Amino acid sequence: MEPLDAFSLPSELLLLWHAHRTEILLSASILLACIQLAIHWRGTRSKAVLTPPLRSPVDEKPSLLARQQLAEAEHYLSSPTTLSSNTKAGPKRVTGVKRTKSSPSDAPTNVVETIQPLVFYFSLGGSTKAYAETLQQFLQTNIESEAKILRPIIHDLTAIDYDDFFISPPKPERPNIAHFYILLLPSYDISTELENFLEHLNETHHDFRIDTAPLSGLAGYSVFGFGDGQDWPTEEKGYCKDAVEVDKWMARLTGRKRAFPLGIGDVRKDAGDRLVEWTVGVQAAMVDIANARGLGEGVPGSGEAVESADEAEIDDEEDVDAPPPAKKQRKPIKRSQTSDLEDLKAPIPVDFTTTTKAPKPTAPKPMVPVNSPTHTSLTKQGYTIIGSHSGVKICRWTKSALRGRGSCYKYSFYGIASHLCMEATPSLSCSNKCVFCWRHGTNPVGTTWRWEVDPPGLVFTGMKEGHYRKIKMLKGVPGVRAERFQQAMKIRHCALSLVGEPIFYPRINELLALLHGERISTFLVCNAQHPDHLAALDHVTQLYVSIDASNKDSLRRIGRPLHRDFWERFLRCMDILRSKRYQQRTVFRLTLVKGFNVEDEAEGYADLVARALPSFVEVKGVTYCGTSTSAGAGLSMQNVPFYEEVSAFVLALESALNRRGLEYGIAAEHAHSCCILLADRSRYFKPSAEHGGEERWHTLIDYGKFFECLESGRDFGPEDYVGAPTAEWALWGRGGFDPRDERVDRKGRPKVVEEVGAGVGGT
Ligand SMILES: Cc1cc2nc3c(=O)[nH]c(=O)nc-3n(C[C@H](O)[C@H](O)[C@H](O)COP(=O)(O)O)c2cc1C
Ligand code: SF4
Repeated sequence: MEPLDAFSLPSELLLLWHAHRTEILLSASILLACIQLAIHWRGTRSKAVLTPPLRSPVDEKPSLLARQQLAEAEHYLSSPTTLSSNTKAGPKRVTGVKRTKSSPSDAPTNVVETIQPLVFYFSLGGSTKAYAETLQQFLQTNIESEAKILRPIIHDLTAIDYDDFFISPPKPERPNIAHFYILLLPSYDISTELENFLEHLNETHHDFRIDTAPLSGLAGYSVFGFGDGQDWPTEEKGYCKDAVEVDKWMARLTGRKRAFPLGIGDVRKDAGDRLVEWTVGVQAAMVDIANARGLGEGVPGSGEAVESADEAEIDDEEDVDAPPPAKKQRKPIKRSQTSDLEDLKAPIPVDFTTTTKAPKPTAPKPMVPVNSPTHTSLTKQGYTIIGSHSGVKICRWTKSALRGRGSCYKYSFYGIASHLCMEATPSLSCSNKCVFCWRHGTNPVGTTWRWEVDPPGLVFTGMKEGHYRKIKMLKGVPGVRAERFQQAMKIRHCALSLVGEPIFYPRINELLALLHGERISTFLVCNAQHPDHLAALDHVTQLYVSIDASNKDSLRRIGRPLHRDFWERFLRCMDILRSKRYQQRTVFRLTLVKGFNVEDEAEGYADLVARALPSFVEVKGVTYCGTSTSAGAGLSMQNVPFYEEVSAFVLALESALNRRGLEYGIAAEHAHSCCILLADRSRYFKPSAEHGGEERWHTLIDYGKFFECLESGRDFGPEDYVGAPTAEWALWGRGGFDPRDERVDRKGRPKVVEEVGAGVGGT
């Protein structure tokens, strides 16, 4: 080829390109797309080779080994720490689940279809072995009809290898079988095999190779302890100590799967009865799990434990090794800058009664509509809202009593055991906006009832259901005793207080009749703003009137009443109380707020007592609830009086009353709640047969007699149901804490020093 020709070819090609470039480009893109498709298709085919086609023999007939693997996989699938295929060789690692406090509902929920109960016991003298065998028999006969619960298998702890049961749960024979551990243990203060068992649990928990909750695959567990209450009279002194310890370790190892509270029984007294009660509870818990009802609401793995602040305290005790929970940070409370309380300007009460235009009549609406912010806020605070205007909430003392840590002051004064008490209100609305109110400024206020009225039956049933539901939520809480838990399932008392104004409810008398019909005593607290309602009120076991101040100005400042004629209403209530003093057992409730209603007011209060002549005067230091509402009202910790200050006030009030010729005396105290009781000596200081005719305070109530009087239909008064003499430990100067209960601080540690200071509530 000549050089010209050589150069002329590109120019021809260029011409060709200009003439056909569209076709060339199109063909090139089609070719490229074909190549890519071919590559993709080859890739898909090579993957498909690895997956057996649908309905392959592998799918239809899994080998036994495969089924076991499936069972294991299902067992672990719900765990966030699944076994990885490329696990490096190394120390044995047992996987489990660590549940965080903040999200119990995130916990894995294995689909349990069948329960295999395993009964473990330890016995040196043979008695626990005998109990365990009886329990096994009992369960076997009672669960025959329960196809989902297998025959219980019994194990002597000295005859098993702990590694087989207490590092991870034993392998189930079939998928969807979960084991339930029942542990029966005596206690010994000498060296026994039990020590080794405890040591094993301890080591398992602390072994870095083992996850923190290796027994979380269990369906649940429960422990029963036998002890000798004569030689080891209290838990502090070692009563049933080993069972208490094992219960705590099991809670950690299972990720808090306590299905029923720890039961304890005294071998010298009641071990048999306690064991039977406990077994019935454990059996019910197993049936619940087998029927997919989980461990019960509030127990990890089954539901949400939405409760008040001290749930966190409860958790702290057990989860010592848990990572810090994602606790909600409390917003710092803006404290009042006012240094001199005298400078505090009283908030001007909003008086809805001064409106000039008559409001247009409208159809009544729900007081707390379901989707309203008030409903949401109250629910968040732990209230169960019933219907459209009532509420129920578990009081912290109820929880405390369930855990053997003491009841509220009403136990010391009147014999109300807090775990038998329901705190409720049929009206969340109130006509005051007291500065110390713990309702956080969230519930409705009003001077007249302008809402729908729910029938009393609905209110009563809702209260009970809400209360029992919350009690059940506590069954897995550390320290709750099986015996008290079972007792708590029958409400004996109702504190109609909580928030709001119970007598505001137009059908309050019908509700009282329902409560009394089930022999539930009633302690009703009203705020002395509804004289007509008060006058029309039927019998209650004890009728309280909150006396928030001794004079008009002070009441305006502290009670912030909505009624324009609040003082007149208040005084009318005093007169009604006086006229009812032989029908109702009446109580003045004074809440002392330093800087608001204490200083120089003893004389004024004495005048009010002289006017109403109540049976009792309860004086209580305010409990600071730390809300922005209270802070906004000028309340801070500085307004909480010390116990010495409350005592000094009570002494001053007693003298002021005596100077007026009124025979009131200081009867009892509950220092823990910063609460002191004055009583009418002429009616409640009487000879006592138990004390050889000596005169004693009689502040307790005979509840049985109250109901007898009520049911007899005849007229009766407070003297007809006065109970036994006040306990020695509750008398003035003795502190008022039942020595049979354990005193603990907020972290659950035993309290040694008698603390005297700010109170801790109680209605
Ligand atoms: C040497 C000895 C030490 C004991 N220590 C305690 C103890 O510290 N706390 C307790 O509550 N009971 C204690 N007990 C009581 C036993 O726990 C109780 O008798 C139990 O029923 C024994 O069970 P067993 O017969 O199955 O071994 C002790 C008994 C003995 C004989
Ligand atoms: S504080 Fe009130 S609600 Fe709580 S247990 Fe005592 S009486 Fe009942």
